[in-house]
Amino acid sequence: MRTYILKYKYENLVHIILLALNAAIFVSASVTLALMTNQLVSKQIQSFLALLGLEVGLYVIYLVLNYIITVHQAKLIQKMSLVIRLSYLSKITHHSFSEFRKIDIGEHLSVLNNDIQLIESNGFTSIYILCSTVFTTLFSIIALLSYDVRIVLLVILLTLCLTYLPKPFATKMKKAMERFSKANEELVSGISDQLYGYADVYYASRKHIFLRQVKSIVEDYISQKIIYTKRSTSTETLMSLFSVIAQMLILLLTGLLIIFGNIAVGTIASVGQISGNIFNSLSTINQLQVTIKSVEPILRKFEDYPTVSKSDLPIFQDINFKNVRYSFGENAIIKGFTQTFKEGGKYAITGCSGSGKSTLLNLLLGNLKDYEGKILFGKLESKEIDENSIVSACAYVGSQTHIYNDTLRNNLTLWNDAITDTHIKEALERVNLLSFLSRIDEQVNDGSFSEGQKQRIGLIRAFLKGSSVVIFDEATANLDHDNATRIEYQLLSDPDITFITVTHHLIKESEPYFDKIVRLGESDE
Ligand SMILES: Nc1ncnc2c1ncn2[C@@H]1O[C@H](COP(=O)(O)OP(=O)(O)OP(=O)(O)O)[C@@H](O)[C@H]1O
Repeated sequence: MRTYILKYKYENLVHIILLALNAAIFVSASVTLALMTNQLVSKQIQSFLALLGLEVGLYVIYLVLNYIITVHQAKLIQKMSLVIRLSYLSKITHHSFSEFRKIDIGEHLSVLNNDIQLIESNGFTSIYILCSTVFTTLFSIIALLSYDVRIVLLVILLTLCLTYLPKPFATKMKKAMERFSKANEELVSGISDQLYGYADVYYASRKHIFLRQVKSIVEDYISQKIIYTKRSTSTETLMSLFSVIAQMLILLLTGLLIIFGNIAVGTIASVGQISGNIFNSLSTINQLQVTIKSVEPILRKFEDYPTVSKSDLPIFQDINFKNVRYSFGENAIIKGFTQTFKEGGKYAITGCSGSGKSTLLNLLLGNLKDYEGKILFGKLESKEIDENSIVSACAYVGSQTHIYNDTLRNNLTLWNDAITDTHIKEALERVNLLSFLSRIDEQVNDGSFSEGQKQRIGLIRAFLKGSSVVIFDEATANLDHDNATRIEYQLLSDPDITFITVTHHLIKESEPYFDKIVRLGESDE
């Protein structure tokens, strides 16, 4: 939290000064009340009215300042939240793609939305409320000092009691907060899971399952939310009870001091309000400390961890798989695979479902590093190479293409302004989608295209990258035979292109053009 506050230190300093000013005005209004009561007791009507006017003025300034503080605070918190969101996103982009894929999209969404909201409310907002209450307490103690030192001594004694009372609740609150944050994640990832699968249950005529599953996910979340609310409210209630008892003790002492003639009778009104301020503040301060601490485990998700620096792939060279083995846990998928993928070579990888074709591509793209054997890019071992540099050298197309809610142009270029209309036209021609040229600045979304068109958009993205290494993972599976053959033929007939394609269905006409057809589940076992 400190890091983000210090990033905007000047804005935060101004904010804290505004909070101090507002607390001072609030306490001054309470002191004016005591003076007014004294004037009333001694029947000084003019002075009473003048003080009444002052009191109104103080409250007006207090309200205006309150408005300024609220707006300033909202702006400041949003700036800091943006920094936190960006640090999470840059953590994603700095680490490997396989790290990104370990976490469900719903969980990422929950971190970027729910966790940020918790940090905003329980973290930043609580810190500002904490500052405001500390100032209110400080000014209130100064005001009480002007009445009688004994009242202040009693306040300090009670303060110490109130400070140490809530410690045992802190750990419980922290745990409840951790569970609540987890429940938030499970809610978002569970609901997105069900929404993504809605089409499947719909066509299976099992729509009722969708409702049942979502209901059960929400119910789990509700039960955690209730536990969290119970725990935080019970802490608050207990602290308020201690605060009321402490306030009554102060009033008792003030009453006795008035009876024995040590202080003026009007003081009782002010002391009531000021000691109320102090104890409410104190119970708030303790509660806030607990709340702010409970944000720590959430903030840890945004901390980056050091990456081991790896070499960059200077140029794409022959790739040598030497006796490579890869297992997911106990499940051995690639069992002693040996193959050289030569620069400019054309390779097809086939095999039955689950035989490890995509796993092999992930090994080749550097997404999986915990293999046995050797994967050499020229003389460099894959484990030593930064996977980003492998990906930079290749154009990869998978079976799924995401369409952004944006223009068709941005969907093709992925916001690369250096790509000219001529490049786009050439790429469209390659995949037989020249008709898209007239729609280039149209707003599109996932529903705007057929599956085959989406896949061709994926291919265009790869072609626009202009890489000499093209890797397909079922990249033409949704295309008709003619279009698939035409696209493959362009790649197979270009001697400068290294082409590696994973497919279930080899196109008969293309087979003679491949240097090697690797059949997994046969050759590697
Ligand atoms: N992240 C993972 N964790 C555990 N097992 C995995 C993981 N990814 C893949 N597998 C397993 O590895 C095996 C090979 O998967 P892979 O996706 O490489 O097969 P494939 O040949 O591409 O299959 P398909 O043709 O169906 O796409 C499968 O049994 C799969 O269940």
